[in-house]
Amino acid sequence: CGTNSENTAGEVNVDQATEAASQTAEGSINEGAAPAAETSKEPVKVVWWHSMGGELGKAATQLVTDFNASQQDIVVEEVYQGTYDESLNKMKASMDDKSGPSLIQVYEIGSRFMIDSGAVTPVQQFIDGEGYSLADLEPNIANYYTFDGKQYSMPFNTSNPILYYNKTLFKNAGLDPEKPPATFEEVAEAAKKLTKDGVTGGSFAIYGWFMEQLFANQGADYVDNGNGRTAAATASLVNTDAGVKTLEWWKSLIDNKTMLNLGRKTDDTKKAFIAGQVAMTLDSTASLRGIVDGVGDKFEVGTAFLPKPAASGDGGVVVGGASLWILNNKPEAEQQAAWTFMKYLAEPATQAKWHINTGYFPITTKAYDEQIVKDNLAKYPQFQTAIDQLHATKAMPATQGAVMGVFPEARQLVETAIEEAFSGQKTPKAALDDAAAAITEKIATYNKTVSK
Ligand SMILES: O=P(O)(O)OC[C@H](O)CO
Repeated sequence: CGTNSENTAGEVNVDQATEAASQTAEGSINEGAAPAAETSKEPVKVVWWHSMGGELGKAATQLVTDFNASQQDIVVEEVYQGTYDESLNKMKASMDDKSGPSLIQVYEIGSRFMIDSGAVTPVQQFIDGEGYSLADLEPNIANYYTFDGKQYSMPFNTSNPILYYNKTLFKNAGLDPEKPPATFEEVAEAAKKLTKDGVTGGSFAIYGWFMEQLFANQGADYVDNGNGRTAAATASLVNTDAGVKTLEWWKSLIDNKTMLNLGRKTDDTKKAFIAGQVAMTLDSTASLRGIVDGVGDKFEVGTAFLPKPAASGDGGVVVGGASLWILNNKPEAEQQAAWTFMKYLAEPATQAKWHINTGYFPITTKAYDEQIVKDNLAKYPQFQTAIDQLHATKAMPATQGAVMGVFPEARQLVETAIEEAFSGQKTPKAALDDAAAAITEKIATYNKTVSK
């Protein structure tokens, strides 16, 4: 499999892929693994493909630099491969030869595809091989990344979406800045009051991830078969009540002009929020550091849990972000070195640093004992929201997160449905019915390929 992506070839940046391939320095690894290993002091090279750009990229580079300086046996070379989508597509294109990396960061929704690809060495092998303890892993994170009772990848950057709001604009609108809206209804009311003097109540990017999370927050599954956790999913549930309710609410805010439609990119909604053009936005906790720094002292940034309909049941958020995967077409010594680097990234001190410089919450509970985390939380209480939201989440299939091999494609189909509803081309229900049918068809094709 791995041929199910429609845009694989088109999005591959051949230069970067080739450059990355030349960086794998396979020759030197083979030499290192050969019997002459004792006489050769050549470090093992690990090529890491990631999708951390901008401020996140700088924070990732710092971790690599620190790791390389901490020992002499391994040299990690990081290659920024564009967005999660772009990087995964490049990896798919590299699967037939050895031009891919040793280690790749893949967003959470790519997990099932990675497992089914047969291209990875499950990290469970390394975990079992040396009795590595996962006892301190955040339970929700362990839950998300456990498939068929096994761990295939190592979580690295974990996030959830939160509501960002401008406390100053809340005050100006006569709203209590310490009482952010918690429900869809309250968001609508606040947006109405906030829309004045050139400011619009809010703007949420047309991002499938938000729809996925708004389902979980209502305790609703996104696909059948226990969200694809008890057996392979066979049908999309995006057109069920939770989806229709969400899209009707979102569209009503666009229609009454208390919410701006700025398209699919969170970069654009983030900019509008930082500029004070919109008073509320949804974004990943990974944007927290950038937003807080970008706003500076222009206004006070508030953060709150993701909203849900007043009448919905228990739920919570799904662990977002990405994990790290070891490719199995590289020499053993290189895979082992990749594992060593992964363990370094998972250490409490590394996760603490990563957390305060980004907003991703630590994968290990031990990181909260680090002084820099305590100091950061005292200085920027906003960092607490995502942590609280994670811990307030009820464990259930909806919040464990949906699983399907075609999730990246499904996400895009949902984004198209949202656009169709906003433009009035289709009603929210009709747009979601069509998306569900298209996703279900893709799932069927995928399942046939995988079971072959
Ligand atoms: O932007 P991130 O890294 O928080 O990831 C968000 C989503 O989980 C990606 O699928």
